[in-house]
Amino acid sequence: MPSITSARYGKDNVRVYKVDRDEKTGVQTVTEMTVCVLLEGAIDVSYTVADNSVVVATDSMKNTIYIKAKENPVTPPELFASILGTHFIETYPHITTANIKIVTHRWTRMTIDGKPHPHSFYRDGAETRNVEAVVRKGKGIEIRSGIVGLLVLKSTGSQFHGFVRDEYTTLPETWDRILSTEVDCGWAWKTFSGMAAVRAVVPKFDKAWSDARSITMKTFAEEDSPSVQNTMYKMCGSILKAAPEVEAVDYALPNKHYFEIDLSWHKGTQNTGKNAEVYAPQSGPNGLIKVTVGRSDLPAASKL
Ligand SMILES: O=c1[nH]c(=O)c2[nH]c(=O)[nH]c2[nH]1
Repeated sequence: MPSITSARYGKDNVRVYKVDRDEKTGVQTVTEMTVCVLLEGAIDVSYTVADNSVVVATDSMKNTIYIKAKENPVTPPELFASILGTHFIETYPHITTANIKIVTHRWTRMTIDGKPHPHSFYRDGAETRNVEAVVRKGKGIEIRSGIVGLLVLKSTGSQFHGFVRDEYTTLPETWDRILSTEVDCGWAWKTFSGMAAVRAVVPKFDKAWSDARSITMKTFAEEDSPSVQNTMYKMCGSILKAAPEVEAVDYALPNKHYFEIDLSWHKGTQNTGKNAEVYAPQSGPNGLIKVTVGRSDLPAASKL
């Protein structure tokens, strides 16, 4: 007999926009997000014997997202994800786990004639602020926050040498190269015992996001990078230092290569080494470097 080893279902790509209107000042603030809800629990019979009595319709999940967004703050996203997940496990006795993902898109306030505009915004990049919350009955709330899609480039201040050289190696060593990547960075919070514990640290969520973002950019810009590996490790250490409630930090960084072009075939044009000015950006293949860094001061059990 085939048996289910894991099952979850729900609604993905629920797009939600919420406006906050400050009646006194006339300043409006907007949030746009894409939400995914996936539920787990005693739902196997819906798959195995077509018993839909255990199925909360995914359409109802979508409606719930809208209603909860109306009734509660949607920022910080860590709070809203926890509220949403807690609702599902508390409302349906047979649902044991709610997996919530919120992708918040950028709407940056316009500056017009040097002043912040009260109700006009622009999309200043594809970067998103992502939150994944796993709310388990009796087991608290796990939250991982992150930054995805932040595209960065430095035109110097990056090296790569001393790597393995053998019969497969063609890459020359370099003491000065272009470095570009699309940042995917996450930080996992210590497990929260419940909603009260999440509410108690609310201001820390925005601070951690803003610290992680500035640490990523400052380290990237200022360090003379010996490798993607070493640079991302330094970023992780600085984020762990800035956010004591964070247990582990992870990065996944593609190495977006820019190749020198030898133009000597054209009238002896010098365009390599210190004369390189025109490069060919590569779309692939690309390096992909990943790491997760935890705290060495944690007791072994909490590292599992
Ligand atoms: O920073 C780098 N790390 C690598 O592992 C690697 N491999 C490579 O070809 N270029 C680079 N750059």
